[in-house]
Amino acid sequence: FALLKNTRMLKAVQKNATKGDPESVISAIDYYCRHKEWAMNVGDEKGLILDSVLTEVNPSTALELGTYCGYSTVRIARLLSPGSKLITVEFNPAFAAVARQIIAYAGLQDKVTLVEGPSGDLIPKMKARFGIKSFDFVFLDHWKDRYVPDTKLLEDCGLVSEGSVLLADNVICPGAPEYLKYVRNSPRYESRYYKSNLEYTKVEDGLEKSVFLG
Ligand SMILES: CCc1ncnc2c1ncn2[C@@H]1O[C@H](/C=C/CNC(=O)c2cc(-c3ccc(F)cc3)cc(O)c2O)[C@@H](O)[C@H]1O
Ligand SMILES: [Mg+2]
Repeated sequence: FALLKNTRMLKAVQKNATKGDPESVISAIDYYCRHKEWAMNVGDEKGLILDSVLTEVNPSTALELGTYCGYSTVRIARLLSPGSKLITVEFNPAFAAVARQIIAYAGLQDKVTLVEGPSGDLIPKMKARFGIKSFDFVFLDHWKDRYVPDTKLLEDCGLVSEGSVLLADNVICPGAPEYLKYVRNSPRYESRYYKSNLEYTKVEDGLEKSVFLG
């Protein structure tokens, strides 16, 4: 049962990682998911691409859609410059509870705001509730059929501006074909596919990086 798996993952972090050390939290989760129980984290291979795009963008405000257990939340928050903020959205309270503990174990709770609820409801409230002008970086890793509606919502709410970078996980497996069509055919995005593998497997998957042109 998925929740129990996340609880076992949290236990593996508490047992094998060093409190306050994000790298050890990332390694502990990757080890657990590679050798014990597969889980849908972006993983170590695609994680290196996530790291490199983050380092290039160096966002002061970042958004993650689909926290799950907080693995990519930790990967993103550990690379943020002082004073930068990551808002992560998760609608399953049980997953959110585990993610909060993993983020805190990594010592990154001051950089991360985890908001519980469906992204479609929360995105329109971002400006008012968090004083966000626009997001420099958005990581899409929630239900794949929500990538297009939420991207359109971010545009309509003025939460992306010229130069904002969207990075979408799983554009090949499980796949987000409508999203690829949307960003690749739109004159408002400059898109590029980063070929990789599905987390902890040899199956092809990849990330799509799309720069909003305004
Ligand atoms: C309503 C909007 C909305 N608002 C807020 N939170 C939302 C939300 N929609 C979803 N969530 C939360 O996000 C997470 C879901 C993420 C969904 N991710 C995959 O399905 C996926 C699958 C594979 C794979 C599975 C099986 C295979 F065989 C191969 C590949 C690999 C991957 O990397 C994957 O990301 C959960 O925490 C949801 O509670
Ligand atoms: Mg994913």
